[in-house]
Amino acid sequence: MKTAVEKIFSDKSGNDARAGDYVIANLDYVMVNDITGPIAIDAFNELGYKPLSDRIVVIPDHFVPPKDINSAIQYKKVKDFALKHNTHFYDLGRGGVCHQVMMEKGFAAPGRLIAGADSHTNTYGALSCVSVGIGSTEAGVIFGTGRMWFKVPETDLIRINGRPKKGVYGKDIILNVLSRIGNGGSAYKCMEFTGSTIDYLDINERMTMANMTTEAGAKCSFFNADEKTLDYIRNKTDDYKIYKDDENAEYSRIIDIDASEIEPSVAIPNSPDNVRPVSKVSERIDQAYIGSCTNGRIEDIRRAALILKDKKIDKNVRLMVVPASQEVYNQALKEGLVDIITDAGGYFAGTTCGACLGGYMGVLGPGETCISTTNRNFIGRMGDRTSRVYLANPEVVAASAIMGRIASPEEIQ
Ligand SMILES: CC(C)[C@H](C(=O)O)[C@@H](O)C(=O)O
Ligand code: SF4
Repeated sequence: MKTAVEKIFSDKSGNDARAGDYVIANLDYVMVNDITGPIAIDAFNELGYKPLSDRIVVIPDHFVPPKDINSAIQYKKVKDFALKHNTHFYDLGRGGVCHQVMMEKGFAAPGRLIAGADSHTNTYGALSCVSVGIGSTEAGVIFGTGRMWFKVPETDLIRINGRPKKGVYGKDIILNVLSRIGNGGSAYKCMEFTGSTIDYLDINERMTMANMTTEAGAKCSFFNADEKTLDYIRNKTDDYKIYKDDENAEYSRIIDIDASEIEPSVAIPNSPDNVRPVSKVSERIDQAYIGSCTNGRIEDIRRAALILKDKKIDKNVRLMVVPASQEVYNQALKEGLVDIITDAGGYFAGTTCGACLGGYMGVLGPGETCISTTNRNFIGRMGDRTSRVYLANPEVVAASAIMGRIASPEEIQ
C-alpha cells in the first residue's frame, strides 16, 4: 500500500519504491534561474555531456532586469547557455518568477517529477506532481543525465477540514500549519494536504500553501488532482497521470487542522512559524509588498485592488506591487488593476524576485518595517539586519498600506 509520492517515485525509477528507499529517478524537467544556473552550467561543462535540452528550463528572475554588472554577467551566462543549447528559456518580458512560469507554461502537471535549483520548487505540488528543490551542481548533472538520486520521502498527511472564514486564504492556512509544526517540522517529508477545505481553495491558494512547505523543511508537497487541477492545465498540456494514495498508505503522521477556526493571520519577525491573528498586531509599517512566487498572482492582485479601490495609502508607506510573471502583469493591466493601485499611491513594477530576498528594488533600510506577501521573514531577509518583515495575505497587506500599520481588511470602510 503506497502513497501517491511513493508511486510516482516507483514509476520514475522503475522500482518498487517505498519511503526511505534510495532510488535513481528520471526527471521530466530541471529548472534553473539566474542565481543557480551559472553554477549548474559550470558543473555541466565539467562533465562534458550533451545536454538534454528539451528537459532543461532556464528562467532568469532573481536579479532580472540585471541590477548591476555582476548580475548582468550571471544573466548573460544563463541566457547564452539557453540559446546555444536551445533549452526552454523565458527571458525578461516573457517570463517572470521561475515557479510561476513553471506552473503557467505547462511544465508542472499531475504525476510529473520535476527538480528545480531553487528551494521553493515545492510549489508545483499544488498540481499533484512531485517537485523538489535541489542544489545547483545537481541540476548541472541532470542537464546531461536526466536523472538524480532521491531518498523517497515519508508523507506527513495534513488533514484540513471546514469552511475557511471570510478573509482566510491559503496563506493564512499555511501560516497556521507552520505555527503548529514549526520551521523544519516536516524536514525531508512530503507534506500532503487533504480534507474538505481543499475544495474551497483554487490553484492559486494551493500554490501558496505548497510554496511555504519549504519553510517546514519539506522535500515536496502534494495535493490530489481534482477538477480545478484539470481546469488549470487545460490548454497547457495533456500529458499527465493522476496518482492517489492507497487507502491504507502509511503516513509518518497525521495532523488535523480545523480551517473554520483560522483567523486572517500574520507571521511576525523573525520566523514564518511565529504566527498571530492579524487582529492582535498593529505595528506601524514603512513598506507594503505584494508579489513573489508565494502571492504575486492575478488573484492576489485582484484582492488587493478591491481593498485599494478609491482609497489612498498612508503617507508614511510605500506600497509595491510586483506581479509574479509577465502574464500576471499583462492581465492586471487589462483588468484596470494597475490604475486602481497607482491611483491609491502604490507603485506597480515589472516582474522580478527583487525585493522578496532583499535583492534590489525595495530593499529595507535600518529599522524599517515591511508587511509582505512573501514567504520568509528571517533576520535581514528583505534588507538591513535591523529591518523587520511581517508575512500576510494580499488583502491584509493592502489594508495595512492604507492604515499605515498592520491592519485587518475589516477595518477599511
Ligand atoms: C536565490 C535562491 C537560490 C533562493 C532559494 O533557493 O530559495 C531564493 O529564491 C530564495 O527565496 O531565498
Ligand atoms: S519570489 Fe522570492 S521566494 Fe520566490 S523564488 Fe524569488 S526570491 Fe525565492
